[in-house]
Amino acid sequence: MQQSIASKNYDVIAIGRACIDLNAVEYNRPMEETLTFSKYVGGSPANIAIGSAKLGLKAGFIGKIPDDQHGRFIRKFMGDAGVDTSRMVVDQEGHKAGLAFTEIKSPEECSILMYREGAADLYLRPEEVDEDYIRQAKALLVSGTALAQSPSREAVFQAIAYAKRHEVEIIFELDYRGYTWKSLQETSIYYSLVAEQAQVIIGTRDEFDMMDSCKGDNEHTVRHLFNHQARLIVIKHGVDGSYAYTKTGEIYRGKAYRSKVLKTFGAGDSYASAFLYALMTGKDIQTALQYGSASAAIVVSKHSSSEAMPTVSEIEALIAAQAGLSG
Ligand SMILES: Nc1ncnc2c1ncn2[C@@H]1O[C@H](COP(=O)(O)OP(=O)(O)O)[C@@H](O)[C@H]1O
Ligand SMILES: O=C(O)C[C@@H](O)[C@H](O)C(=O)COP(=O)(O)O
Repeated sequence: MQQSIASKNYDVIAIGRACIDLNAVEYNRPMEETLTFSKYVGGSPANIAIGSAKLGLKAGFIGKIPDDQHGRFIRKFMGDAGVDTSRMVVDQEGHKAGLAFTEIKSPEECSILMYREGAADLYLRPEEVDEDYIRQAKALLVSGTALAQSPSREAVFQAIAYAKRHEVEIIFELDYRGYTWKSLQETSIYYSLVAEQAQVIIGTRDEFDMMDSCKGDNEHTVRHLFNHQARLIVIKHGVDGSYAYTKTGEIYRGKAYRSKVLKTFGAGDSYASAFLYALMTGKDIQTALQYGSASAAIVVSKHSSSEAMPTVSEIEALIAAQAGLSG
């Protein structure tokens, strides 16, 4: 991000869920007809931490994992990917890993069936968030889903308070998943509370609509949020690309890259990690949009979200190969 503070041990620390994705092995059919699924680490903030680490950022994670085989699988995969897992708390109350079964009906028609009842990540408590850890980060990445229930909600607000105290930038990835929320009004209240404190906000147009009275209008959305702490807002429009808005009035457009699409999910998380990587390594916003879009184009062509996160050279090769198309 803008400040490059030598004393910081982490570029980004993400807070939220680290779960399990079960991706349909027989795809191009409804889930009713899918009998086998491949297991991957999942959960939007975990995916973003993994993607960032794979690109070379120093990434850490705050979350709660179950005390079972899935929890150990998650910790090992993330650690092997280069994410610091020292502040992943092991649940002692019998909570389980969140599961996301993915359905790939066609490259355009995908859905996710989530099992979030009693998910360990939602039981992270404020006192389990380490102030000294957050102090060591340049940025804290908050996932919107972690706001859906207490005590995870309070844990996130505690993390935000620490970030503000130590001048750690707050990046809010809206990451809306309807499964965990009670009502749209509840979502709107908590999304607005965090968006008003964040310096960088990333989400799809639909996700911004969750807290916006003037739905579908990017200019209206950013005008409102720039009255608060935001300095950079990214609004994604799927295959139609994305826009970045700065508080100082610049608008940038990132076009999607061509891809042999296998499934649509994974796009947002890969986009966020490469966009943040580019910003944190001093690239300009237009280039950061290209990195995010290219990273997403690579991941939508592969079977997983986390395991498929690209390297810098894969991203740069795609940008070079399609030069002139995106930007
Ligand atoms: N079918 C696709 N082909 C190539 N790139 C895509 C495709 N879908 C999405 N992307 C890229 O991923 C970015 C994020 O996708 P989007 O669907 O808006 O986010 P999310 O996955 O969070 O819903 C888009 O801005 C675009 O660059
Ligand atoms: O976020 C989840 O819990 C599910 C993800 O792990 C899954 O890979 C996915 O849906 C990612 O999609 P994205 O948010 O579009 O990147």
